[in-house]
Amino acid sequence: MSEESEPYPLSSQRILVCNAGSGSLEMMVTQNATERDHCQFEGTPSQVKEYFADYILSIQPCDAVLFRIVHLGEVKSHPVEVTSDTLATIAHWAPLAPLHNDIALNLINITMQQWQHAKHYVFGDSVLFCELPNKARQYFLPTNLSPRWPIRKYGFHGIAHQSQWNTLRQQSAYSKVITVHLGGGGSLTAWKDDRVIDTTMGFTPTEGIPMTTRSGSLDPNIILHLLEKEQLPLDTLKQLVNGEAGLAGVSNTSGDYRDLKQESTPEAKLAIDMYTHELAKAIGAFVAILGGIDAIAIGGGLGVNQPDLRQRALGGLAHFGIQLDQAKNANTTALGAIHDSHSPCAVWVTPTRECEEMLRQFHLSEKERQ
Ligand SMILES: Nc1ncnc2c1ncn2[C@@H]1O[C@H](COP(=O)(O)OP(=O)(O)O)[C@@H](O)[C@H]1O
Ligand SMILES: CC(=O)OP(=O)(O)O
Ligand SMILES: [Mg+2]
Repeated sequence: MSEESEPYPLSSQRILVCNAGSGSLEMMVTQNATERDHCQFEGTPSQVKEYFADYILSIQPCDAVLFRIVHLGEVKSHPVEVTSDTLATIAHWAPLAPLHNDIALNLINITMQQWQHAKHYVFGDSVLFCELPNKARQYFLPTNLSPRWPIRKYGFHGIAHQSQWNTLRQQSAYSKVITVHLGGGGSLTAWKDDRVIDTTMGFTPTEGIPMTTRSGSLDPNIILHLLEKEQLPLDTLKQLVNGEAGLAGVSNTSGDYRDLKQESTPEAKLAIDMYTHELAKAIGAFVAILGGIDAIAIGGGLGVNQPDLRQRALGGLAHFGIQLDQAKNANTTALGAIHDSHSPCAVWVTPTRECEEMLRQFHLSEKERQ
């Protein structure tokens, strides 16, 4: 390939791409437009840190490191080169992404110390949503309540939703689309053509549908009540809504769908019932604002690997023109269409590729800079 036609001008750089999610750590190493390694690890924050530190000692040093950061506040474009200001921004927003920002900061510090020559860049999970229409991004609250952390819907999982949308778009040019990302965190995004018009996560990644350990949307007075009448301390409440609620809170055992399916307790069954109920409700709400639906793209560790969850959530939505093919759905755990051939709405499983999406955007930005 000649230099002019080379799509990734700096592809001779060795690049580490890193996505620290709440349930898993994903890493990819590339060089010369070739993937050299790709791995995923599930564990507690301290296990993740240890795994990461060992991992970077086990590979050749990289020239550039790309990190996904869940809360970067109002940052409107990426990649952002890491400077002391960038590190301060990540720390500033950390209280609003308690399962993410601090872990990412720890990992960045490790590579900055280990590979002092490497350039570091971050990608914001909210950048995709920075142009949400005002009617979707404001809360019904007076403005200016918290000037240093403006209260509005930031939206998260932007890199994941973009990657699923890109994959879907390679299949066909659908106009009214919902991307559904279900992993440790979960969210839905409504798209009209290539523009996002709403998303379920909000000021923090705890709003929206319930998740493995996050509550999703709650009546705000529940928290005030627990503070006032039950005198629960602030830290307990933070841990409750982020780490002990969702599937874990209802089942009383585990937030992991794989475990819940093995359990026969009424609580585990109820947790699954409630989860799929909320998922169906969120899809219905987005069909309403889109004025119909052409395609749904489902991704994330849970969305891709659990046909049974997809059947439960989408199986009752035929009146919206969403008709699954039960056999196709049951046999799909990779990219593939799972709708019935007569279904007005297409349904695709679109595995999320956050590392590839960051790399794609990084190369595009490098090309633009040249
Ligand atoms: N086979 C599976 N069945 C159900 N849930 C799964 C499966 N594989 C992964 N998950 C869920 O998805 C998470 C990992 O998926 P991912 O999309 O990488 O999520 P995250 O980035 O939120 O950690 C796991 O922590 C687990 O909660
Ligand atoms: C934003 C968010 O919840 O991310 P993850 O699902 O990777 O934890
Ligand atoms: Mg993730």
